Amino acid sequence: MQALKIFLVEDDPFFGEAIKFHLTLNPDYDIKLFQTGKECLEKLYLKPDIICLDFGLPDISGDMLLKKILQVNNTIAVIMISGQEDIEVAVNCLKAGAKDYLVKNNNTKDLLWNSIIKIRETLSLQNQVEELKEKLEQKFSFENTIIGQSDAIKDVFKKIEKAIQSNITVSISGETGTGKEVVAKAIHYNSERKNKPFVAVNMAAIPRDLVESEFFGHEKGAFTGADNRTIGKFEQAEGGTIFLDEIAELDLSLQSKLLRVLQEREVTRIGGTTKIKLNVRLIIATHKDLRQEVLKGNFREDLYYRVIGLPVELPPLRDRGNDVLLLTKHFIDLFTKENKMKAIGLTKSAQAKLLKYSFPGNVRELKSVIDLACVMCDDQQISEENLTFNSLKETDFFLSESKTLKEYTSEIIIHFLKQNKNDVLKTAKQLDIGKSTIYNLIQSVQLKNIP
Ligand SMILES: Nc1ncnc2c1ncn2[C@@H]1O[C@H](COP(=O)(O)OP(=O)(O)OP(=O)(O)O)[C@@H](O)[C@H]1O
Repeated sequence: MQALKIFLVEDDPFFGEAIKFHLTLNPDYDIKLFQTGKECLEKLYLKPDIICLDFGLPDISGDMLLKKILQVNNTIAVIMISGQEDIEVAVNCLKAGAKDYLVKNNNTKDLLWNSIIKIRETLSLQNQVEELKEKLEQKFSFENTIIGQSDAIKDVFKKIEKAIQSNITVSISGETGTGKEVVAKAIHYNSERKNKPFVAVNMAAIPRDLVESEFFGHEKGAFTGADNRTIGKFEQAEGGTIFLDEIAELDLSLQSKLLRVLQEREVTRIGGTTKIKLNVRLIIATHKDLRQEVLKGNFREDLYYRVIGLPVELPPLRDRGNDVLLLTKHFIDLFTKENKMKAIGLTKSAQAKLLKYSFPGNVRELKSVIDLACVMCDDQQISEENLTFNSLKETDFFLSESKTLKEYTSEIIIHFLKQNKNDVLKTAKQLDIGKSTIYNLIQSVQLKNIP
């Protein structure tokens, strides 16, 4: 941990030395003592974290020095120490930006000790928040999130670039697991709103009766069980972005309420009367074709035009060609880094297997396949055998290989033959084929295998 830089500005040498001696008991404090305001101002380039300032200095008044310090650097925490017990002076100093106001007496050194500890905790929390914000921005920077070079994904990049430059509503469509939420976050964290909240609401995950209150909040007593006032997601997202995922799942009565909020840009909490102005960017997502939903009468046409904004269609992974391998490398790097493992490679046959598979669960499925492969592989190499596809649509994978119908038929027969421990009669009955078909197949396979 870096030493905390503290300036003590105190014209009474005896009092100044006593305080300095007391604070030096903490070896983490780097303390400099000055007797005038001028010396303190001249040394501000040393960037102190905290300045403990005597109010009654000979060359400049405490409140003026406080003002000058904060003009130079308003992140410095200033603690005023004064002989005056005048409340008005104290209040004015705190209003002007001092972090604390202590009266000089026998307890001053202990009060100062505690005040510095509190300020240090706050500074450390502020640093952590800044670091986390930076990490979040890096996490959702383009290079780190939307990985790919295929034409299909390049088109998405172009649209995201446009979305970032304005506040336009964005509607993201794509199959499950294609990264709709990842794209929504990338837009938010690269836009001017990045320091404000990103609030995601998944329509499919909220019970129908609760959606309205989730969206708009409620006042205490608005309905049975509303024991406290609750702020809705729209208010939570003030200044930032609200991401409405699976918007097609919203029922028609709520669609009209949502439309009103979007048109008027204000919400009223359930049970309340005050209209609350909103400054929130809207991003929506759906895996359904919203136009079709309008035609079927499941989605209001007027809401459709309100939310469609800039449409971004995310391609399924199977249409992204070699992006599968780029994403694989990215997920391997991520997994090995997170688990402090050595670098892991990918054999040629494993690459071929990945390129052949259709990934019905898209990027989400690829990530889970690769995470497992990183755990299962030997000798820092992921081989074909380490790639397990657990997709519910296994036929997709089976059919993605280019084989003749005869070859597919043979594979199916051999599969069931093995399952039935080579019992030809049982297999013939199960597949509803003649036993001679199976014998012919066995013979041809045996002939093929004779060198
Ligand atoms: N471009 C990407 N880079 C890294 N990870 C990604 C990317 N796209 C998707 N993922 C991974 O896939 C998972 C699913 O992504 P996301 O939740 O954004 O998909 P979705 O399209 O919103 O899915 P659903 O429709 O099921 O909500 C994420 O948790 C993330 O691990």
